[in-house]
Amino acid sequence: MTSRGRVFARTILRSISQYRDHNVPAAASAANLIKDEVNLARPRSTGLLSGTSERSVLDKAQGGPVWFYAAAGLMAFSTTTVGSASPHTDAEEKGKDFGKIDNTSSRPRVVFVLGGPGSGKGTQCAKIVDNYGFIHLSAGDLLRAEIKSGSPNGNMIQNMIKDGKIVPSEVTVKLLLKAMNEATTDKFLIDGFPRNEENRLAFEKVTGLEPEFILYFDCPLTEMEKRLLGRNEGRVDDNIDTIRKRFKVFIESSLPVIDHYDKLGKTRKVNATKTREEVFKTIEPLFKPFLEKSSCDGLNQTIMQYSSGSAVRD
Ligand SMILES: Nc1ncnc2c1ncn2[C@@H]1O[C@H](COP(=O)(O)OP(=O)(O)O)[C@@H](O)[C@H]1O
Ligand SMILES: Nc1ccn([C@H]2C[C@H](O)[C@@H](COP(=O)(O)OP(=O)(O)O)O2)c(=O)n1
Repeated sequence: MTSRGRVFARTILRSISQYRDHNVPAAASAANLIKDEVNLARPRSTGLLSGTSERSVLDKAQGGPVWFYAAAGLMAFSTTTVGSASPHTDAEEKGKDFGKIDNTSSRPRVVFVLGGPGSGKGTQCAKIVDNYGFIHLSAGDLLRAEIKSGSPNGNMIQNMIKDGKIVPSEVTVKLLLKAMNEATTDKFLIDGFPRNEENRLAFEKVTGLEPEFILYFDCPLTEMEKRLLGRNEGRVDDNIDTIRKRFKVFIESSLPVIDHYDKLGKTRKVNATKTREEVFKTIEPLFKPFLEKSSCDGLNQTIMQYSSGSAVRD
């Protein structure tokens, strides 16, 4: 680690301890992760900042010293006060550039797929993958796989899912980064994430990546409830008690994220009550431009069409 790195790390730790004193749990766990990294200052086999797979997606996205960016990102989990230490332009500023997508770069391109539980996210993601060469990363699937793998976090994740709660970002972001680095394409559909502001900030700050757009499946609660009760995949959370809790969490924590991206002009809202085929036909034009590897024009034209409301019904 360079001396500039050490100085910055000390600043981070100081800031985080101040927040920890104010009892902010995310800052405390971020502090632990960063402390490990700074104290040991050598490669380790576990931890958010340590594996080579985590490093490579960060390197691609940022081209800079990984620990520096990642530490700045984790620090920003709970505060905007210390955010000024981050070398990144913030999301609001970057949002102004939306529409000038560089379709030729090897930088990972990300679409977030959001919507209430049972709105049809997974169903449509499978169709997009089949037709448009995206990799589908479902945050829920990754968490369920983590439980099955016998991970030490397994019990905590299982209990949170059963209770309809959102798992802490450091767990989910780490799983997403690992999956992104193992992928053979740079086009990612990230489904069910970010589910709250903490998820959003963690991903944004740790990867430096901004989504191309947000696909939002708009569906009434009654329809989602009916679909979840009929899903029949043996999930511990598809029972009426947990469903109601998930709806509450969706309204309180996920809708503000959708609203955030809406303000940046990035939310593409889709009427999810139609048939599976109709929904797919509606969203397809958003993905066709990704097939045109070197043409930004197609993508930008479609995005503008959606922004003006001519392609998606409100
Ligand atoms: N447009 C649709 N109309 C009716 N049922 C649907 C539709 N899309 C998905 N489903 C069904 O609803 C359930 C929930 O869909 P899923 O894709 O798993 O939702 P999510 O990933 O948003 O939780 C599944 O059983 C799926 O087959
Ligand atoms: N970003 C995420 C995504 C899912 N989870 C947890 C909490 C969610 O209720 C469950 C299930 O999520 P999943 O996206 O698979 O399913 P639904 O959209 O709720 O049908 O996983 C999480 O904690 N954080």
